[in-house]
Amino acid sequence: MDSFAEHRRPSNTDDISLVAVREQVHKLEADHRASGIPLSGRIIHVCHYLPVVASFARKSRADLPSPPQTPPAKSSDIPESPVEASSSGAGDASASSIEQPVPQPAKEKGSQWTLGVRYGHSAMVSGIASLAATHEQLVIGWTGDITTAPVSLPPAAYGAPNTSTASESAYGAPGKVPVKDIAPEARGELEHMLKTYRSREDIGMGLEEGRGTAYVPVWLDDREAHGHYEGYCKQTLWPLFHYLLWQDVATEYASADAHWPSYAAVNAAFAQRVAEVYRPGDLIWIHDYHLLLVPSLLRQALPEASVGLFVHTPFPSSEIFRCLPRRKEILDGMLGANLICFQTYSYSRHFTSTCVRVCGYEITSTGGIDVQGHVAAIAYCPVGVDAERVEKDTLRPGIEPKAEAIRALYEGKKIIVGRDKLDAVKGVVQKLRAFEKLLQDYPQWIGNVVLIQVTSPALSDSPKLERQVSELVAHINGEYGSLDFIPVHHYHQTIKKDEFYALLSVADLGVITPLRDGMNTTSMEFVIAQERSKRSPLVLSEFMGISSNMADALQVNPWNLGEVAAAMHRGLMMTDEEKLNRHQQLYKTVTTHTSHTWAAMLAKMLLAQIGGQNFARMTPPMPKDRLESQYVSAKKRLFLLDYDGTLAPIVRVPSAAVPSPETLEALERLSNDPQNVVFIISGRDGAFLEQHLGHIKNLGMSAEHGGFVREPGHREWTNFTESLDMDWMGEVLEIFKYYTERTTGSLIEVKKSSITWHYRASDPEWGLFQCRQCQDLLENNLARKRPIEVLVGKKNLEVRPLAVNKGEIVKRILYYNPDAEFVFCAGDDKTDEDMFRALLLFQGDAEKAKLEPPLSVTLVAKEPATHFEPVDLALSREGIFTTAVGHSTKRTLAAWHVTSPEEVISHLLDLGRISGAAPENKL
Ligand SMILES: O=P(O)(O)OC[C@H]1O[C@H](O[C@H]2O[C@H](CO)[C@@H](O)[C@H](O)[C@H]2O)[C@H](O)[C@@H](O)[C@@H]1O
Repeated sequence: MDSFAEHRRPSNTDDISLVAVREQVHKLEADHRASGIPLSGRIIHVCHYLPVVASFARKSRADLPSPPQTPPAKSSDIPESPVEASSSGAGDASASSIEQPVPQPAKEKGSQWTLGVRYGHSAMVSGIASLAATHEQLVIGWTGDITTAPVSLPPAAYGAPNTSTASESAYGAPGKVPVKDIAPEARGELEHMLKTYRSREDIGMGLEEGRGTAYVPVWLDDREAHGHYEGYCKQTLWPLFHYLLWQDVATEYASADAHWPSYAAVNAAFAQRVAEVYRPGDLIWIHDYHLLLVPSLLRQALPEASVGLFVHTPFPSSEIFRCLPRRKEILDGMLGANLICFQTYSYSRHFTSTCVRVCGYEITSTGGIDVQGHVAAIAYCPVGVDAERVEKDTLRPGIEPKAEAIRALYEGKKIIVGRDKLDAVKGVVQKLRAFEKLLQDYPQWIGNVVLIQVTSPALSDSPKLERQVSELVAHINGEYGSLDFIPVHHYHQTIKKDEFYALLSVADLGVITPLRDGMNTTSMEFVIAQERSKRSPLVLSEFMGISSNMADALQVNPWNLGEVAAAMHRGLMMTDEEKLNRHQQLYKTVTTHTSHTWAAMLAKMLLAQIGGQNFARMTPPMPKDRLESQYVSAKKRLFLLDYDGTLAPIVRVPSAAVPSPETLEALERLSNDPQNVVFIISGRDGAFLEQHLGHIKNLGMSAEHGGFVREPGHREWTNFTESLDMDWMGEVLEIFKYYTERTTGSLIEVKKSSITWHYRASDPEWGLFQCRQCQDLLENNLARKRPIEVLVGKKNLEVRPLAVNKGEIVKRILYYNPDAEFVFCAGDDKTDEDMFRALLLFQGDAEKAKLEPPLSVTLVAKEPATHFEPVDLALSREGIFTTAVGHSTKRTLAAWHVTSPEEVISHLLDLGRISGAAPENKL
């Protein structure tokens, strides 16, 4: 397999042709069905915009909205006929510069609605549509502004503001119909039409009527919709993801949060819409940076849903991302997905390191991100173009005469072609300066080369940038031009599709040098357009997603003007043989890795991910009613509760993890009920537990993972480690000190018979690295000679005596309370699994279990071990509530899960209130 599409690790044997990937999808689905994983055969895609434009004609003229308050910025914002965006997969939704023929709008007789094509995001749209060949499909997206004009639009073309604020009036569109004015019946009518709408892709694929992709609109409040898109998406996330943060720092960045409520509200509306149409077994793919909160919202609403998130934009380095005020909300939103996929490996690496460095999350052994036991896998798979369609487009009869005309116009001169949106990240200014440098450094080109630069208006188009570009063009032409020679020809306008391909095919050199670009599809179109032409080379910026797949292009740093000029010179001077070799490689890449293979890969990767997850192992949420009814009917109940991460949330400094008033209230209530025996079973030392919980009279405590116990109602501790060899503690302390000196922020917690090294406050990557080194040293040297166990905890490394663990204490408590009929046992950590394991022994089919005297009973007993008899337990399976704190997908032996310590406390408080309210239950 080459480097184009990968899921975590490259494999040399994978075949990524469309046929092969589809077969792999088919096989995975068959395997999943055979192993009981539910699959509906449907794929739901969630995109910001529907690729369908709906225009609405009111029944009477009097109903028509008044003329627009704010006219569009310039005529090119609203082309006479629809345009096709082609600059990138999906990230930038603004208008492109290629004009398209107007398709026939679809209208049902008597309907108020007319449907047409919304152009733009052609790579994503064609990829998604291609999956209709193998799957039932739904696309969920915003309707966009609804207008009375029955035209097809580039996304956001009408909404393109000439202002940086997101107030509603700024987005007034011609004949815009406010969503609130569209009655439920009219909405229902549109929803019905969208179910059966046949896109040009469906028609192109020859799918029968009734098959293909159905569309589901998300109805958004107008103000929120624009606050979301032109506000938070375009003013906060887009610049951040494209490393433009510093441009706004002094002025607007203070308001980076201004549109957050709209972003959150729109994401919630999308998640709700998905939940409404979801069927168990659907695969859900969420697309792009507009919808980054949807995965976690869906995870809450549909815990078992299979959710993928594809990010079409770049993902910046953690040092940039950490500036975002809502960084944690955005990361947590994304991490609700089962699989997060980026365009390139480097974006995925930035994301992973952001999760680790900014949020302190852990990376799993498979490279996923673990959040409270839910693992989001990370992958990358670049989007491609619909090569077949582009190929067909390059053969349109209108192209050749136009190409001929351009050739004639610039006869005897080399032609450099550039086509970009006029957006600061596209690097047009830098490109012009580099062209000037070419003429300076290689004066032989003066009079012999022209740059034809087409720029189309972008949503973030600024008059300042437009002026800067015009001035620069005038300067170069003034400096290097003459009466019969103009070096730069700049067209800031929409051009016709035929003109676009004519331009690409006559080029002697393509120069595409954005400062950042998620992918960039123009470069792929250039390669295809050159197949039947000169096979001219491409100069590409190394800061585009596509560059990692285009090794045969001349790659440059667009900020290094000398380097770009030299690459232009090299491209213009290249021999035909080298051009052909390079072109052939690029052409193979572009035509093998298409939008269709990309989409099939997404289906495959999500299926592979959920296959590895094993649905059968998902832990169900705690059944509150059952818990409470078992509690009420039991004559005696046990509570076996871990502390950190279970009764108190994990915090940066161990000493700050103090119990909340609610926790104390719950423990007091429960332990005051004589029917209850309540134990805290913690890794903490006795001193900490006594300090914070010692005043609760009837509370039992076990410290240091079962090394010590203080029975309810008693003050003295029993030490189970008394007779054990403890000489190793000094040696471990020395090793921990060594690592503490080398790991800023780390600290040692010395307990009576165990010792913990914490690195939560250290640099996350360095801390983890040091932890692994230290663990290695302890396990391979000390632990072989000494009776110790090394435990990897939550950002800590613990060493304790081998004989001690929390499971032993659980057995001991059961042994002395054999009449207990109810057990609530909760924990969040690996050490708590010992408790669950101990209780699992009693969940067999046997009606009542027998318990042999545990080690912790015999170890400290005055009497000989033979004195102790096995006991009969009153417990039955129904009365045991082992509870993992974390996500349902967390690997655990517990039978149930809750998501947070707050949820544990809430259950305990509710049970405590039952105790208080039902004194008749007391013994
Ligand atoms: O068995 P537990 O009650 O869950 O205790 C396990 C360890 O918890 C403590 O460390 C952890 O919690 C700290 C406070 O939230 C956090 O700062 C640290 O990073 C965690 O590892 C405690 O300090 C250890 O002694 C316990 O063994």
